Amino acid sequence: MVGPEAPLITIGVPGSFAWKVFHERHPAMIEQLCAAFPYGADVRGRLADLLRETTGGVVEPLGDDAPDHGVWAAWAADRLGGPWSDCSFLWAESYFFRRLLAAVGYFEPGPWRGIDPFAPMKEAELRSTGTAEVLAALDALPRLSEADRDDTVVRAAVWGNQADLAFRMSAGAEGAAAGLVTGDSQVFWSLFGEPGPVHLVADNSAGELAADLVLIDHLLATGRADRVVLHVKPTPYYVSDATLADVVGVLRHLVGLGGEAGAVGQRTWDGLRDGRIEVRAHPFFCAPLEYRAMPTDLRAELASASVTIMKGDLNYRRLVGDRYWPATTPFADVVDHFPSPVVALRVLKSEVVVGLDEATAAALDATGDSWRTSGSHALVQAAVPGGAAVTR
Ligand SMILES: O=P(O)(O)OC[C@@]1(O)O[C@H](CO)[C@@H](O)[C@@H]1O
Repeated sequence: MVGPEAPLITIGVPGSFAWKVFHERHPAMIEQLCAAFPYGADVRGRLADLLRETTGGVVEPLGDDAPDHGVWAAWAADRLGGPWSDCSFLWAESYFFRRLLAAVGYFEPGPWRGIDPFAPMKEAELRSTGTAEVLAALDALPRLSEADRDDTVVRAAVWGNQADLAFRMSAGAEGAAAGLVTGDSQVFWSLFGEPGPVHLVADNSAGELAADLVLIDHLLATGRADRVVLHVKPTPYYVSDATLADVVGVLRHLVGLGGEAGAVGQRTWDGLRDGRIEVRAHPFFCAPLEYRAMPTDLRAELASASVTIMKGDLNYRRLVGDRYWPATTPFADVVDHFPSPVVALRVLKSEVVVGLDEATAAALDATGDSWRTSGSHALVQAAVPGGAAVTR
């Protein structure tokens, strides 16, 4: 267990990364939404109000008729009526996305009910030339040695996390891949022993989800997993996060491509039909809370995993705590609450990071680059809670 908790990251510090997400990224995102859909003046007005509220106002409640009014009333109890600028980054961003769904009528009876506001962006990403090239390159996979295949599928799943559409809305955010700040595919595979149920907590749709499905296919094909549970978001979230509708869309796309991508798509489709792969969408995956606070039913489910794979930046923030940890804080210490062996595959896109050695952290800081937030660096970190971190 770590000593005194590090301070929470909040959105109220002008010029900070979290502040810029609210003051620069969100306005760009809303402009993009209003260009992607012919929303009427009512929806456009509600989106503009949301921007005003979240950048300079106080936290307003969800409407009384919202289906999740009760759960959010509890999650927001301490914050309603208080300034947004006092809120933690994790809480504020999650509530922002929930309120955005309210603004576009996602839950209301009416024409926009159930329409994913981010679907056009996810669709464009899935059909982009970048994704097409990555999927075509899969044809080389069956010809690789077993060791190279092990390495390739993990690297693809890590770097697939660069394909995050919310992230691309920050000017100049997309960094070139520089390298792993800690861990590698051996760290990943060190957690796997006898075949067991593996849980993968997904992040973004499109290219990242395709890479995750390749990893799942490989876990089943090599006997590292006898069953896989894929956790997705119950509703649209953080622009490109995968929902069940996205899983089906990506599978149809893969199958239509043929080649190795098509074969992976078909095997995954069959795995879903025969129960070797299951998809779940627990409401907690859209909660504004750290995994430390997960409800009993989800905790029990993840406790049954032989390994849980946590994808992406937001899952990392929720796993380790979205705090200004010293970068050398041991990973195993901050994930001691987690109910199963856990491995994080993440491109760094926010300020939080743990588990680095002193020399690496110092060398990265000395570059003067925004290595924590630019998306140019990634990590693989594994731990068996209650035991020592698996490191090299
Ligand atoms: O979880 P993901 O898709 O890897 O990243 C989510 C993200 O885009 O959202 C946050 C800011 O909006 C950052 O933590 C991060 O850059």
